[in-house]
Amino acid sequence: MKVRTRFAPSPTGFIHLGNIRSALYPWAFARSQGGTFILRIEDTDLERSSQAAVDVILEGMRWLGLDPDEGPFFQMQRMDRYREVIAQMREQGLVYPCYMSVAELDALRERQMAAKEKPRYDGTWRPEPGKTLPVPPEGVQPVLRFRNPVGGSVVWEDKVKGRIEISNDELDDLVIARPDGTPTYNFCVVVDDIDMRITHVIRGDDHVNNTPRQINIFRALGQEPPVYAHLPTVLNEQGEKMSKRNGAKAVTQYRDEGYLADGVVNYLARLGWSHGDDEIFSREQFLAWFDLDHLGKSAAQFDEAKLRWVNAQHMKATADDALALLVRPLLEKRGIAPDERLPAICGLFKDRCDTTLVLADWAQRFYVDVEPNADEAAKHVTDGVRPAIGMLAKMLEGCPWTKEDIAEAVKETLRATGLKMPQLAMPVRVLVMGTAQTPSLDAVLALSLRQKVLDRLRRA
Ligand SMILES: Nc1ncnc2c1ncn2[C@@H]1O[C@H](COP(=O)(O)OP(=O)(O)OP(=O)(O)O)[C@@H](O)[C@H]1O
Repeated sequence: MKVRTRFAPSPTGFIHLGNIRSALYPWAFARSQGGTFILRIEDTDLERSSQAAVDVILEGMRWLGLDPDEGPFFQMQRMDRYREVIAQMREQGLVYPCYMSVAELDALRERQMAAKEKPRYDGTWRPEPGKTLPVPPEGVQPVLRFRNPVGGSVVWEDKVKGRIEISNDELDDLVIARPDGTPTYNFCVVVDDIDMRITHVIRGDDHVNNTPRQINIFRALGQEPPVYAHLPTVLNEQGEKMSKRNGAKAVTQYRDEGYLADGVVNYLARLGWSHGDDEIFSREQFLAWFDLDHLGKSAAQFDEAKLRWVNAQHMKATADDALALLVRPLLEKRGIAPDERLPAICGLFKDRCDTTLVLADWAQRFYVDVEPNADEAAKHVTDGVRPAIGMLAKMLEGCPWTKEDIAEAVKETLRATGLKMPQLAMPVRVLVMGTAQTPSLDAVLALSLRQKVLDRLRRA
């Protein structure tokens, strides 16, 4: 059986890391099994859904490289299909019209609560052999209810939560179509999962309560339900469920803050799944290792500091050219036109940067005149070292502009003045780069323009 998975977001705003992790796992499972990953937009909540929100979902998924093989399919475009299945279920007696008004339902609920019973529909309009139904009221459009099985229970082997058993007595006869004929959520999901031949439903555990209802509809339609994996909630840093409603950031904001797609994928992969003690892995390794047997069982808390650390490891592992491609537009946005030095600059500084924004800050120092940090200048650029700085400037005037030749000129200056390396290297870094906290002097100077270096040294 070929694996088919889906991500089924509702386009009601942006998507956050909790949502996108529910896309990452079905995507990874499909990829790792040579299967198919499907995107389905659940846009039946017309008041809250928007095209802008669909675009944001697509943009976030594209950035992280979670491309669907099929879709996006839109539920609003499948209404005819849902109506067709409803008609078929009516014919087969799997659903029945219910004329109970909202006021009657409310009164029923109050009576049940007063009697300390669990509020549920009482089956007034459910046809049974030998039962006389009430007379339908004039001019009232009924809802359609699903004939939930009576007695017994629904059982499934959840890939995360293990065996779950829910008694049918706990389940109401679910409304599957409203008075105007529009289908309801759980019903549409089942029709979609059947039509899209979904084999594994991997989604957040906020859906666990829907699952027994959906399984009963599957069976009524003569289909075996898929395998379910209900992922534990992603909590925010305050320990609440991450949600649009409590300040979660949009996925694309992490891109704008300089995170790498591979870093975010790695971080999210580990937030709810493990492969031994491996913390840092590539996308290829993740896909080779991913399975549903090592999903975490408890809620995972988002930790931005950890995300930064994971991202830093990916910065180190990313090729200089690839980093330069990401840093270039950041510099251009700041009015800087980077040249062919940029990949080497990225290579020299990537070890000390956890985001591309931080890397761009370093690269910027090679393209604009930076003021030396006042404290560092006062500490390192002393009268005692000025003659040596002058001598180095003189030597650098005619020296070939390579790291080796520059290193030789620095050594020569140290020999002639009797200074130690840091005594000369620190002030020169402060003067040229604005700070002493840089990689080795010869490497930094070789990537700086000679004229800029000479100007800065002479100014001292
Ligand atoms: N905090 C979370 N942790 C894990 N999964 C989540 C979280 N929030 C949403 N999901 C999952 O994201 C997927 C898409 O859901 P959907 O688009 O309906 O988002 P949502 O639940 O409306 O999000 P929000 O609560 O922020 O509005 C579903 O599989 C859902 O279970």
